[in-house]
Amino acid sequence: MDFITVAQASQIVLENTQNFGVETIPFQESKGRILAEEIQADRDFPPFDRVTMDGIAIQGKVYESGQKTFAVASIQYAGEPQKTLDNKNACVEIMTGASLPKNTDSVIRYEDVTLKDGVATLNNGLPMFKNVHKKGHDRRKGEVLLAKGHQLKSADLAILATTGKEHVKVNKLPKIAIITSGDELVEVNETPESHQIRKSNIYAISSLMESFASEIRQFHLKDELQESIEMLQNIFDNYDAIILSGGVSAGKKDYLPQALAAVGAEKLFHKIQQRPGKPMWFGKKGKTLAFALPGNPVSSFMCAVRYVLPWLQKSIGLKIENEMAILAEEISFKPKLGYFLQVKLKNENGHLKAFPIEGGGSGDLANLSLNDAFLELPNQESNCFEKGSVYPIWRF
Ligand SMILES: Nc1nc2c(c(=O)[nH]1)N[C@H]1C(S)=C(S)[C@@H](COP(=O)(O)OP(=O)(O)OC[C@H]3O[C@@H](n4cnc5c(N)ncnc54)[C@H](O)[C@@H]3O)O[C@H]1N2
Ligand code: MOO
Ligand SMILES: [Mg+2]
Repeated sequence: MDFITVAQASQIVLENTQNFGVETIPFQESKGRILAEEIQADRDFPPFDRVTMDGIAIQGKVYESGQKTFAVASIQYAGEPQKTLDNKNACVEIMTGASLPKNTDSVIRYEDVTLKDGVATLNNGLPMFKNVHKKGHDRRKGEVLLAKGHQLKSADLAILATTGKEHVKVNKLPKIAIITSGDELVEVNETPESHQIRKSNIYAISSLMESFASEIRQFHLKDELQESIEMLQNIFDNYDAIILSGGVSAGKKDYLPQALAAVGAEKLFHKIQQRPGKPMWFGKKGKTLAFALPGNPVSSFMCAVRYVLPWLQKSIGLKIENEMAILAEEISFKPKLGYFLQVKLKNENGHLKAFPIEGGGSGDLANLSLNDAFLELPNQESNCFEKGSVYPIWRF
């Protein structure tokens, strides 16, 4: 067989990752993005001795020396500048979130105190709790809170907010063109004739990519060579990546490899030892990568999951996690090809098990909804894959 393996195809794709540069965006829009700068603590965390209970603030050693009653000298609310306790035998009424008053070090909860006529009496047998979150306890000013290259999660937006990072530098996302091809295709809002079908591939593929792209624009090519060449020329000049679906196999109107060559795109591979998705074509023109995926809906989707998505994730600075699962039933597969087996995943007592639901092949797009990943079975001598063996999975 003269074409390459899944591992070789994947390697070639990942050797061609791009860097799309850096941009500054409002922090509220940064969830999921990759930080292109380090975020440091702009002050100590917490920035002052922060009271953690509502109650009274006293000098602990006065209580330890046996004093039980404390006259209330003042009240310190959150948001007020720090007050001072001038008489060490008195106390300050204090609220959670307030700055601990000068000359005090301990807070006794209201629940542990009886307050009457401006005097607080501590209940009997109280252990000494401080109830203070000390200045700089968590992080010191200048410490790195979020590293460059970190993918921002929901909780990180609080860190950006509290450090005053109204705008944040992140890796830029690419502009992607996604192109359908085929004279049998009609739009979603049209009623197909008996020999026609509605375009469906690009919607599934676009939604896989949408959080990793700045823009995804859809185009359609008729099964016409000259027209395809003209449109592709223009699209290559304006996008970072192009994803095509259909027109890459052996049909008389499968013009895409020819059209791609005509616009000067360099072929990096055409055809992979795999099912589904064997006829995939991959190449580039300048800095723009082109993934020409086979038209069958399951093939295009799986190639997008296995090749385009990791390329995109790595290009924007995301780490690609390799996950494995346990094959829950024996499977045999005759052709001398790698096999992407559709599976339903179930976690059984901490073991991730993959239950195959194979469906009707690469045209059976309805079967994808019964599954949530595919298992990557290698092209091996024996065509039997045993129950209990472990293989990489690709979730979708
Ligand atoms: N003689 C051979 N014929 C075929 C081979 C082969 O090796 N030798 N490979 C088969 C395999 S495997 C696949 S997969 C397909 C790939 O075909 P193309 O990439 O050329 O795609 P088309 O012919 O344009 O379409 C195939 C199929 O997919 C449907 N399609 C296309 N685009 C969409 C879309 N946007 N939404 C929904 N469905 C789409 C199209 O109507 C066809 O039914 O070739 C085999 N043939
Ligand atoms: O990609 Mo084709 O699906 O192998 O039928
Ligand atoms: Mg074809």
